[in-house]
Amino acid sequence: MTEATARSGAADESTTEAAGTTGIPDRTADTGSASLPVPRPARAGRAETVRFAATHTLPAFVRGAFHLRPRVVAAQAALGQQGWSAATLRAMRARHGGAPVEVRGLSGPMLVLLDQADVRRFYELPVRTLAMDAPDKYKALSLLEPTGVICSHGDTREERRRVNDEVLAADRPVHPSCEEFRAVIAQEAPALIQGSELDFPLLRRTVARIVRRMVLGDAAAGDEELARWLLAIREESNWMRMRRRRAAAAEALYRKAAARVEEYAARAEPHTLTALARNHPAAQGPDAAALDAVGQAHHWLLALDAVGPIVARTLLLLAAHPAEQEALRAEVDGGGAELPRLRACVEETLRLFPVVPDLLRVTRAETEWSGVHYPAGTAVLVPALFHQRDPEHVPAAHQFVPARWLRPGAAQDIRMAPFSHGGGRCPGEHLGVLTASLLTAAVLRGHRVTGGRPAVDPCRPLPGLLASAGIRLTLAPR
Ligand code: HEM
Repeated sequence: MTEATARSGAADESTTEAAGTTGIPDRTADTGSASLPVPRPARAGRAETVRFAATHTLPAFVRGAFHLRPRVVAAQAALGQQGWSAATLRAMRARHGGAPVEVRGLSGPMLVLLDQADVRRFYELPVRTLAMDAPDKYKALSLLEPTGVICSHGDTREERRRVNDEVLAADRPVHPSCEEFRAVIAQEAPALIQGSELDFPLLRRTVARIVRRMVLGDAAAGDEELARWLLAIREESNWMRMRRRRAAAAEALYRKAAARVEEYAARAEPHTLTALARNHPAAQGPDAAALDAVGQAHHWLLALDAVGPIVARTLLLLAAHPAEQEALRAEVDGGGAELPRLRACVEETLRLFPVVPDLLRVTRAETEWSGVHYPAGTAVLVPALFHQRDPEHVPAAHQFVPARWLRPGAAQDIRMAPFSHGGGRCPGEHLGVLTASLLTAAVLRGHRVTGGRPAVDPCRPLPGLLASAGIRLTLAPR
């Protein structure tokens, strides 16, 4: 029994996804039909397993899942690590005819989905069957947000997801607190455009202030101590509880940080995310303590911090594509919040350089993939970055083409999944894109981005990784 199934008791449930199936079929057994061969699982051989580990799993682990290690990212970017990973996945797809391939993951066997039909099914299966809290993910995330929706299952998960959906206004492109958030961005953004250069450390600090104000309120804007605590927890989460003593220390630090977040939430301005969570009806009910509506803020702080790298990469790509930058002019000067063209640029940046390059789940019931049945507790991986940069399915896969996001239905196109799809789709998608777009617009309103480092050649395929920590942009007044 895996850790995740042990926690949920899923392996004890006799539920199966396929009606009438009561157990795992013997794949070698005679089905009684000589003409119908029983599909066999595609298993990676020893050499393939080593190659997958060396080019995909280990580099991702060393990079850090929840707190990217800047030097490792820079080294992997220089070495072209994403190219190795893509080559491995392409070879696996060719060798196994597109079937899902069973490989050895960090915690045991894992099914890697390489065919679009299987990827579609991954998104279509309900989260109760294909759960978010896969063991490897849970080990890391449970340090950062033990009561977060992504770490939860069953009815508790559904309640927490409802709170997230409503507080983050998951179904609305413009968040109800947009006016207040815009005011925060307008107050903080001038720090970015003082000189003719904008480097990433300044952008990261500015975004951190904006995020604390949006989530916890103005009183938290300068709370560097809380920032240090959260950073230490994130760094430890990368070790996935392998260092037991340090994990215990991170748990203690989480309790301190959670108490600080509660203090801010109690006096936060009504438009902030923690005030909205605190005033949510579910936070007043009998199960309020177990639900921990305010505790969801730990994920919100983590996720919104990604706005810094997203803005840095978007501006760098716009510097390399001056015509795209120019085409944003009217929209940016107009001062509205919809910003459809700029949002498309942000989404395209996320397709090329996703914040979540791998989507990992665990099955809570028997499932069937390409005719083969797998037991509950199977880890399933969609290498999302590989798929959304796959030239076999995505035109101009390695080019910056924001217009693809303006086509009707683009947000539901499963070839591209920076926010995932289906029941596990990101509830903060609109808020994240809105925040990144508003901040990018604030930089572009009085300036042009004329260049930047690292150099990006618009005529060549874009690199697989773009280390944000080293990004430096050149600004010119207009
Ligand atoms: C802007 C960049 C963002 C990207 C690219 C992004 C991407 C994603 C992805 C791919 C997932 C699914 C993860 C998985 O299957 O393991 C996810 C989940 C989630 N995201 Fe985001 N996200 C972003 C911003 C945000 C923001 C701003 C918030 C909240 C303030 C947020 C809150 C969440 C939550 C709560 C989940 C868990 C959903 C669940 O368990 O059902 N995200 N995000």
